[in-house]
This record gives sequence, structure tokens and C-alpha cells, in this order.
Amino acid sequence: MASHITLEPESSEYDYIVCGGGTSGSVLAARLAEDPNNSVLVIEAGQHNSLLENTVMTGGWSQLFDTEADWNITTEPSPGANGRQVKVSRGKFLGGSSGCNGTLCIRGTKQDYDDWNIPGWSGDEVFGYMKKAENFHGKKWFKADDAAHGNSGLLDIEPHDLAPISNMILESMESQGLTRQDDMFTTGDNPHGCGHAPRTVYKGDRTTAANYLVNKGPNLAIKTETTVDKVILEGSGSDIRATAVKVLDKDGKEHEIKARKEIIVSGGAYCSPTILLRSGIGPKSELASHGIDCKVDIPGVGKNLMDHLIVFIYYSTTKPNLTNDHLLYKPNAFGEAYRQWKEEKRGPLSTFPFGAFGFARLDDRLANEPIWKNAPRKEGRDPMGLTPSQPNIEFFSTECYGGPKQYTDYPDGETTHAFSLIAELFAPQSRGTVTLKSADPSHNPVVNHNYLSEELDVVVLSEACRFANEIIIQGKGTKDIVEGSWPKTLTHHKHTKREDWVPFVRDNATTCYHPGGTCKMGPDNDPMSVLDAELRVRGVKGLRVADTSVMPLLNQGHTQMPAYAIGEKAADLIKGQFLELSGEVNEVKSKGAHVMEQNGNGTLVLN
Ligand SMILES: Cc1cc2nc3c(=O)[nH]c(=O)nc-3n(C[C@H](O)[C@H](O)[C@H](O)COP(=O)(O)OP(=O)(O)OC[C@H]3O[C@@H](n4cnc5c(N)ncnc54)[C@H](O)[C@@H]3O)c2cc1C
Repeated sequence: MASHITLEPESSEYDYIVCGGGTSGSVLAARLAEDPNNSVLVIEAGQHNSLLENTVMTGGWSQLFDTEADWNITTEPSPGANGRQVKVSRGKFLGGSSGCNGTLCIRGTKQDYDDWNIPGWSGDEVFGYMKKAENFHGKKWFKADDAAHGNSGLLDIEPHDLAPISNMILESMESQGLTRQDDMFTTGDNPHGCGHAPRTVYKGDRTTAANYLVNKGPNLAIKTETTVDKVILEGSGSDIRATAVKVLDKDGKEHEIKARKEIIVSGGAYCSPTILLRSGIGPKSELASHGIDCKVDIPGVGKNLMDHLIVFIYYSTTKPNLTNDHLLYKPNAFGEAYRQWKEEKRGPLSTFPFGAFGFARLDDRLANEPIWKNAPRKEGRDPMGLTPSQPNIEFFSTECYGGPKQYTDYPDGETTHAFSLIAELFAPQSRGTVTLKSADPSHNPVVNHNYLSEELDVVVLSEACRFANEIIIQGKGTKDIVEGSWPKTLTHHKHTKREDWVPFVRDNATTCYHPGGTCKMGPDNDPMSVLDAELRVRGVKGLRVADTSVMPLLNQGHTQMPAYAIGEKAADLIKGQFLELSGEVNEVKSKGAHVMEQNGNGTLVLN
């Protein structure tokens, strides 16, 4: 029987519906639509990215926050962080958080994914999918590990040209024992070293997951400014199937759109669990408290929330032109920076002002710390669960003053200049939750990160800050140019003991915007796992989740490259394909014999 496909979702059925056109969702939808036999609809709550210049001008990222292009979620107070609430921005537009992130491509180590212990998701396989996503462009000065990079993906990536301060910080990192290896954040094989992080930036413009959606055929429909309320489930007991989605358009009108084959939820780690919960998939008692009928009792939905915490440590230097402050904050400088980007695709707004990067193990530094020494551990692992091949922490520097909105003490760029070294905690032990505020899809979720609730997180992050301070204050490249802390009223540059840093951490640790784990994959015998190894929601046919919520553990890196890999892998799982580790794609299963033809009025017909 022939069915007609128009690009008007209100009156249509599609083979696949992807709920959320963010990082993983855009990749997945585009890959599914490469098969002309598939009709695919992407539903995105936010605007089309082409309406938002700051998704292309990399330096405009923070201008998207607190606007309607941000989900504007703020966490519940975290007692471990002195009761502070943290603004945890997410991109709300086509491309999602890939359009407002820091552009860093830091994959983590292969061991991170091996530790998931899930068939099909080993380090080799996940790295293979990250490579598949990439179209890497080198630079003369950058010693690339060519075998690790992809050159045929849809995501253009290149290294970042450093400001002078960043070269000095790299020199300081080396002098403090971190071995130099330019491309270590792609290879993931150096847990104690320093180098350069490639960026999702190319020729002066940000590249995002929305790039995947460009120039696709008419079998890919995109519906923006439309919010997925819930997935409609039919059947009962062991025969429950996802058949349609209920959406709200921008005027608040409700529609149902049917899926012939599958529905994939890609709303990100904060929103995917809420779509499942509103659909009646989640902890029974929690659903009952919102008057939602529980169709599938899965206690793990919205649990296991993780994030990487970072601490910005700012310093002041009187030496001019080492940082980029003069290019941004001197009178009229911002206007010129904007002109440079707009007309010439160069200047400080054409890239992200992070500079030098390092990974570090802290075994020796923490060896005599009682909390660390006495903490339980498995054989071959440290108390955080990491092997010696995985870093405990990351360092990265900013090439000017800036950061989340609470950082408002701008230097003038003429007589005052500031930069920071950021310390990032890997393998956090603290866990939080995402729950519903109500069954109303226009309400944001209740996000409780419970930051720093575990003492080990405080110990490791405060030691990371101590190490970072030694790099800047004692390191060869920077020891002679640091005037003191920034703002100048602060004295953290004088801290020497780990204990000095504990209040600093509790007062200042903030999000690295890496939430994950809230719809985790897991083995059949884990009652808290939401998905099986093929991203299928347990107990429901025709429903998967694909975004960073599926990660059972965070990587020791940043989360956009895994998000791209999850989108790529989800598409292969659905298409019955797998990735040969050489980088080629092989089809292994035969698919349904649909033939798609275009009829006279441009409508696709599925026979
Ligand atoms: C400020 C910031 C800086 C970051 N910096 C870096 C970095 O430098 N390097 C790095 O590796 N990672 C970074 N990250 C993290 C990285 O960008 C994310 O981990 C990744 O993009 C998440 O992808 P995702 O597909 O899980 O979610 P998202 O990309 O957030 O996609 C979710 C999409 O679903 C949509 N959606 C949600 N609910 C609904 C609904 N009900 N109906 C319809 N649509 C819905 C959203 O609008 C969004 O478009 C950063 C993130 C942020 C926010």
C-alpha cells in the first residue's frame, strides 16, 4: 500500500521520528536520511540555527545564554557547593548544545568507553565513530597523529592558533612534569601530558551538528519551534510499542505525528528523561505524584546524573598583549573584533579563547592524603575507579578574562589583563537526578546535580587547583609575568596547601556543561539501566534514546565527541550496519525492501 509523505508533519506519518535536533539527534537523522527509502522527521523545540548568528560566530556563545535559545535551567541548591545554584545552559535550537559549546574536541581515553562494559561500545568502537564524524584540517605547526583523525566526516575540525599567553602556559606545564604531545586529546593515550585541543571551528566559523542536516534530500523533514510532549505507547504488558509523538507547536496547538518504524528521543541529558517520564516510562511512584499513568516502571529514568565540575583560577599580568583582553575590552575593540569576524573570518571572535591543555594523574600528589589513601578501590584502579591510563583531571587555560555570566570583573585590556587556568574534575563520584516539575511540557525539569556531595570529589578537585596554581606561579613560562590573582583583591595565588583550596572549590566550582547518564545503557541485570546495548528503551518496542543521557559513565574528556559518536552509532544500529575499525561502513543486515519515488507534485511516495 502506498503512503504519501509530505513535509508537513501535522498531516503525516514518517518512518523515523527524532525528538530533539541537537548534537546526536541531527547526526542520527541525517545518517538515517542517507537511505532514500527512509522518511525522517526531526522535531526541535528551539529555532532554526540559521536565525542565530551567534551559533556561527564562535566567540558569541555566551550571548545565546539567558535568551530563548537557551533552556535556561538552573540547578537546585547543592549543599556540597555551599548551597549554590548553578545555571546549566543548553542550546535550544537546531544543532543543540553543539551550537553554543566551547568547540573543544577532547575524546577521553579508550579505557573510558571500555569501562562501560557494553557490547559494541568499546573504546576502539567509540573512537572509530568519533573519527567517522570528523573532517580534520591540520595546520603546519600542529603535529597531528594522522591515523587518529577522520577526513570524510561531516564535522569540520581544526587546531586553534594560540595567543602568546597559551604558549607560555604550555611551557609551564612542561616544566611541571606534563610531557608535551600535540595531538594527545585525539589519541587519548597520554594521561599526564599537555598539548592542543582541536576545535569544531573551520575557516573562522563554528561547525555544528546542524551542518549534517544541510543539503539533505526531501526525505528529511525538519520541524522547529515544536516541543515533544510525549511518546504515545500502544499495547500492554510485554507488547508495548511506541507509535507516535504528541507535540506542541509554537502557538501551543497539540498534534500527533505517527512513526511507522521507530521513535528516537534525543533531547539531551536534561530533557530526554522528561520526555520518557511524561510518556509514562519511569519510576512508578514518581510518575504517580504527577498524575501520570505508569506504562513501564523503569526506576533509572532521570537518575545517575553526572557532570564535570570546573574551577576558573584567574591571574593578573601587567605585561601587555600576552592575553587577548586588548582585542576585546579596550574601547572600540569589540566592534573591530566583530568586523574582523564578519568580513574576514578572523580575530578573537572567530574562535574560542581557550589555549593550553593538559591531563594529569594525581597518584603521587594524593598518596599521603588520608581520604584518598583509606578509600576503597578495586584492583588496578584508584579510588575514583580509574586505571593509571586515565587522567584524574584536566587543565585548560583561557586567553582572556571571561566565562559564565558570574564573571564580571573585566580588565580594561590597556593597563590590566587577566587569564585563567581551569581545573576540571574527572570521574566524579557525586550523582544527581532529573525529575519532572509537573506533567506540563512547557515546564523545565528539576535538575539536582548534588555537586560535591562526595568528599573524594572535593579532595581531587582541590588538589587539581593546587597543581594548577603551581603551574602558573612556579612554571617556567609564566612565573615571571604573573602579578597576582585576578581580581586584584583576591589572594589565591598565594595558596600552597590543598586545604587552602577547599573553600575556593566549594565557592567557585561550576559546570563544564557535560551532563550525562540519565537514561543509561546497561546490562539486563542492572535494574537502574534504562536502555539495552542497542539504545532500546527496556520494555518498549520501537523506542530508543540517543544523546549523552545514554552514557553510563562520563568520559575523561569533553562530551561533544561522544555525542557525535552516539548519533553515528545509533544510525548504524537502526540501519543494521556496523563500523569496520578501518573507518569503512559495512552493511551487515538486509533492510525492508521499500522503494521511494518522487511523484509529479514533488511528494515522496513509499511503495
Ligand atoms: C556552554 C557549553 C559549553 C560546552 N563546551 C564543550 C566543549 O568545549 N567540548 C565538548 O566536547 N563539549 C562541550 N559541551 C558539551 C557538549 O556540547 C554536549 O555534551 C553535547 O552537545 C550534548 O549533545 P546532546 O545531543 O546530548 O544534547 P543537545 O545537543 O543539547 O541536544 C538536545 C536537543 O534536543 C532539543 N530538545 C530537548 N527537549 C526537547 C523536546 N521536548 N522537544 C523537542 N526538542 C527538544 C534541544 O533543544 C536540543 O536541540 C558544552 C556544552 C555547553 C552547553
